[in-house]
Amino acid sequence: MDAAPFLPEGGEPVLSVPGDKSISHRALMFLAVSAAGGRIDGLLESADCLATLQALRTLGAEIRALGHGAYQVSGGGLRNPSTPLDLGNSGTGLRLLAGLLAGQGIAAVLDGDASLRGRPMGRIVTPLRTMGAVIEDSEGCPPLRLHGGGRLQGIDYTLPVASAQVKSAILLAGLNADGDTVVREQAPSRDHTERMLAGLGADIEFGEGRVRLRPGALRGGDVAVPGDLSSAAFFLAAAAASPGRRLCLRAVGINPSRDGILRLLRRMGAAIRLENERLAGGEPVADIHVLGSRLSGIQVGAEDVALAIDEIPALMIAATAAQGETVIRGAEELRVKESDRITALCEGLQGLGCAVEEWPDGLRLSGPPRHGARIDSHGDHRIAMSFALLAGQLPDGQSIIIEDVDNVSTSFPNFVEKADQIGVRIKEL
Ligand SMILES: O=C(O)C1=C[C@@H](OP(=O)(O)O)[C@@H](O)[C@H](O)C1
Ligand SMILES: C=C(OP(=O)(O)O)C(=O)O
Repeated sequence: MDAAPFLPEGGEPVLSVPGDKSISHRALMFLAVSAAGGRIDGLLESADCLATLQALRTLGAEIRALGHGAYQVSGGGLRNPSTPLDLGNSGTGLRLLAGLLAGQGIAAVLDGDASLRGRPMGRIVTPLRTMGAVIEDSEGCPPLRLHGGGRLQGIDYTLPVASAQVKSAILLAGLNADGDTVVREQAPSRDHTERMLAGLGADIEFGEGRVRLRPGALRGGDVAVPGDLSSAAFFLAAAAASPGRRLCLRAVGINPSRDGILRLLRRMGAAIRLENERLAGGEPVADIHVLGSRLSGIQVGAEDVALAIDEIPALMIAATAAQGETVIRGAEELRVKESDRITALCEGLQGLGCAVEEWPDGLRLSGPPRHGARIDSHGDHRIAMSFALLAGQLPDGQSIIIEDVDNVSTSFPNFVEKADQIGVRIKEL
């Protein structure tokens, strides 16, 4: 991928981004175990979500493609699969499905690619075992073998890390348990699971760091998936960092439990305006208008990171254009994503001639990229897309070559085409 982008001056280009990845995974899984199932519109047809869809079909779910991101999920429950389930690159797919299947008493092996096999699973295995699930792991990582069988017990659990995946795995296991399940959070994480479970008929209360779920069947219903703020973030950051340039991202999810990127860009001085705010399927959605301006570096702490956990790479697009330094702390969770994102960012930024210092829990960055470079994305979609748009700040005639970009398709299959729509030229080599 060779990226030499610019954002056109004048006018206001309008861009739509594909459906939200977190909500797409959840819609497929929750409808598959509901009584009546339902229709999904705007499903993200990326490798991660299609791996979840395929895993559910292997588990006996009937999921019919209706065209253009529309699917009918039949509901009615799951059965033991005859082959291992391959969740590809997706932590969300594997962790949520493990909780759901443990609660349904399903025996299954959950596995994934080399990156997923390196990601920590103790965080879900420990509480699921406390609920009574019998699970084998591979030194704390996938593959996970669920033995199935017995009914689980509800649990009252305080999350040791801010993680919507862990919270969701426990709640999904609790759907079919004996007794209530309570999950307490010390820092907020995205609440898509709570909102969707409520919308599909679960007996659930949530807010102020605590979720209580009473076991019971999900009724089912239809789900409209909003645009993914995590995908919009690359374009938002690039536009915010280009003084005088305008951009509108249409119909994007702005759930306050994960809108940290908007808050951080505003804190840097970005002019961001929300229009047409509405609720769609229980999720807040808006058109996001950005006007590029001169930005300033900021201090980002653990409480900010939790609300922008996937957007720190995209934030670097704005941070390299800003006056002064940007400091990220409390971001150690970034080391256990698809790659070690702190190291991947620091290596890439250093390669471009930026001043960078790496710490165990974050980094310090100042200065624009001084020259082009060859960047290793470490097979991580968000690293690849961030450096693609960071190329907009290179001196004239320079470009960035990004290696190992296949994983862009895990979350944003038409990224290159969408970038092209707003004048950002990315060549596939
Ligand atoms: O629940 C979800 O859909 C997600 C939660 C986050 O992970 P953690 O729960 O590990 O923080 C995030 O990084 C991931 O992309 C999606
Ligand atoms: C961390 C991510 O996803 P997952 O955990 O589902 O692999 C991501 O999309 O940035």
